[in-house]
Amino acid sequence: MSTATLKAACYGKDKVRVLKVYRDGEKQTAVELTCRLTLEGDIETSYTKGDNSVVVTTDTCKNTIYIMAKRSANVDNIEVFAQEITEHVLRQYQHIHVAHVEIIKHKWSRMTVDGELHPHSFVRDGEEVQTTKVSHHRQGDKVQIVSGLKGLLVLKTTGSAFHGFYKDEFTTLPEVWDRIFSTAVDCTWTFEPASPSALRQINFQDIHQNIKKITQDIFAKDDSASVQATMYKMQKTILDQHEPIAEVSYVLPNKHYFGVDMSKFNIDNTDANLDVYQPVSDPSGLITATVARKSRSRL
Ligand SMILES: O=c1[nH]c(=O)c2[nH]c(=O)[nH]c2[nH]1
Repeated sequence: MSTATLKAACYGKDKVRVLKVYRDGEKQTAVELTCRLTLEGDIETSYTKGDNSVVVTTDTCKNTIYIMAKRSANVDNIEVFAQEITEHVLRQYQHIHVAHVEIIKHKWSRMTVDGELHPHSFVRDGEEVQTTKVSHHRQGDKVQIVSGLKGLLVLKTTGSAFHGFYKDEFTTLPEVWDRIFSTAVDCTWTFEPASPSALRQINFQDIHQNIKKITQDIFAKDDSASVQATMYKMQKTILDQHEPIAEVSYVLPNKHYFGVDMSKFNIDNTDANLDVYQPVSDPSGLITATVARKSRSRL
C-alpha cells in the first residue's frame, strides 16, 4: 500500500515565442509575445501509471499557440487572445478541466521617422512588459484573470521624503526631507472571476494603459512620505477608476541613490548642495502591498 498520493498536477509548454504581423495596406503592426499554456484535468494516470493516452503533448500545446495566433485578430489584446486559447483547449479536450495561459507582451513602439509615425518600423523604447494569466475552469465556465505591468523604470529627483520612522539602537538611517525616489514598477491587478461573456465587456487594453498612466502620474505628482504611502495612493486610484478590478498589488524595489561624501576634498555635497549621487544596485528596499475592494456588504 503506497503512502503517496498525487496532490496536484499541471503541465504544458513554456516560453513559446511568437511574433504576429498585422498588415493593413501600407500600415503594419508587430506584436511579440512569450506564452505559456498549461493544463489540468484527468491526467493522473500519466504520472502514476505511465499512461500517455491522457497526455495532450506539450508539443501540441506549442502548436495550439501558433495556430491560434494565425487565426486570431486579437493577438495584441493579450487577455482576449489568452481566452481564445483556453476556450479552444476546453472545447477540444474533454478530460482537461482547467487551461492556464500566461502571456508576456514585449514592447514594440512605432518609430517616428522624419517627424511621422513609420508604417512598418518599430523600436524597443523601454523594457517594460504587459502580462496576463488567464485560468479558464470548465466547472461553472469561470475565467480568472490576473494582468500586470512589469519592469517600468521610474525616477524622480525631488518630491520624496522619509522621516519620522521607528528608531532604536540599530537605526543609523538619517531622516531626509528631499531624496531621489526610483523604482522598477511591478503591478498586478486581479479581475472579479466571471463568465467569458461578461469578460467580453471589459476593455483590457484601456486598463493596461490607464494603470500605467495612474502609476506614472501619482509617482510624479505625489509629495511622497514613503514608498508605502505613494503605492497605496496608486492602488486606491486604480480601484476607484476600474470597477471590474477586485484587487491590485505592487512590488516596488526602493532603488537607493546615496549622496557621495566629498568632505575629504573639502567639497560640500550635502543638503542644498547635494547633486552628485551614487546609484546603489544592491541592497534595495522591497515594498509590497495588495489592496482589495471592500466587499459591498461591508460598505
Ligand atoms: O520609503 C521608504 N520606506 C521604507 O520602509 C524605508 N526604509 C528605508 O531604509 N528607507 C525607506 N524608504
